[in-house]
Amino acid sequence: MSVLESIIDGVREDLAAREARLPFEVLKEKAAKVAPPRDALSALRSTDVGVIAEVKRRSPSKGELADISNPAELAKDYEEAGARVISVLTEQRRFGGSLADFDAVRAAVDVPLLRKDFVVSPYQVHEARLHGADLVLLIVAALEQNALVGLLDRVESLGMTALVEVHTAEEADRALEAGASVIGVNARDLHTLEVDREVFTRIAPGLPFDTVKIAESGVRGPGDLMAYAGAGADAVLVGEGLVASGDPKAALTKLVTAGSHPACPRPSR
Ligand SMILES: O=C(O)c1ccccc1NCC(=O)[C@H](O)[C@H](O)COP(=O)(O)O
Repeated sequence: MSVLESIIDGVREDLAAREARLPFEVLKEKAAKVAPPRDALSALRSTDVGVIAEVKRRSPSKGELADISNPAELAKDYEEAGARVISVLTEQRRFGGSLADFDAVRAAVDVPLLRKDFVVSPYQVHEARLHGADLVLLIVAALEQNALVGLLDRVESLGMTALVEVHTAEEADRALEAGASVIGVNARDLHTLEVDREVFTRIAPGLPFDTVKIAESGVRGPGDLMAYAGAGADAVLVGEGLVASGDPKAALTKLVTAGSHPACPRPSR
């Protein structure tokens, strides 16, 4: 069983427990009363190369990354440093995240928030909305095509933006067929956990010019952001490089400064 498959097994078990506590129909009614989502697409489509800053406590590949005692404070630092979007991992077993982390961050900042989880069910989409998410991650490798199409439609029907994650050219084709307008190319292979930043360089040129292209994983400093920008990234998604830096605000400031520097290649559209 691959790492991704074992993560999803755990996600399904935890999901069943939440569904037993709060039935889907009740959840949907509650979520419908939440203030509408922010315009994440506009936030990501900018002349500068933006940064999606992640609240990430630990990971299957690296174990414990940072002791984040106050996710709201971290998120405020991210917002002040110029994060375009903040990503909050809500998967508990392998990443130490939670919806409580998401709620704390939502209460603290006004930038669009991405629910970063392993979404396999419509329940999780409405749940994301209930907690104030503006974007939801959909991982192509985790979903059959019918499920991908259904979840993407559902995310958009609730006014949110789907960040559709791919790692291969075939997955990129599936994302486009499903109607994705924001595609994240993850340098990390979720089956082997190997990180190869060249994956973005190979896949991004094949994406339509008006697709918002996000380079995910493996950004450790401004040099990596510039390299991804040169390969066509509109934004980069960064977790470890911020939370494990010792000074996430300063590390993010350096990335944001690089993304708006005149020498930084700009998204072409
Ligand atoms: O980070 C992992 O080890 C991981 C393992 C299995 C599935 C997903 C995983 N990470 C999720 C992500 O995609 C990253 O959190 C995100 O792209 C940021 O990556 P990084 O900047 O390298 O922390």
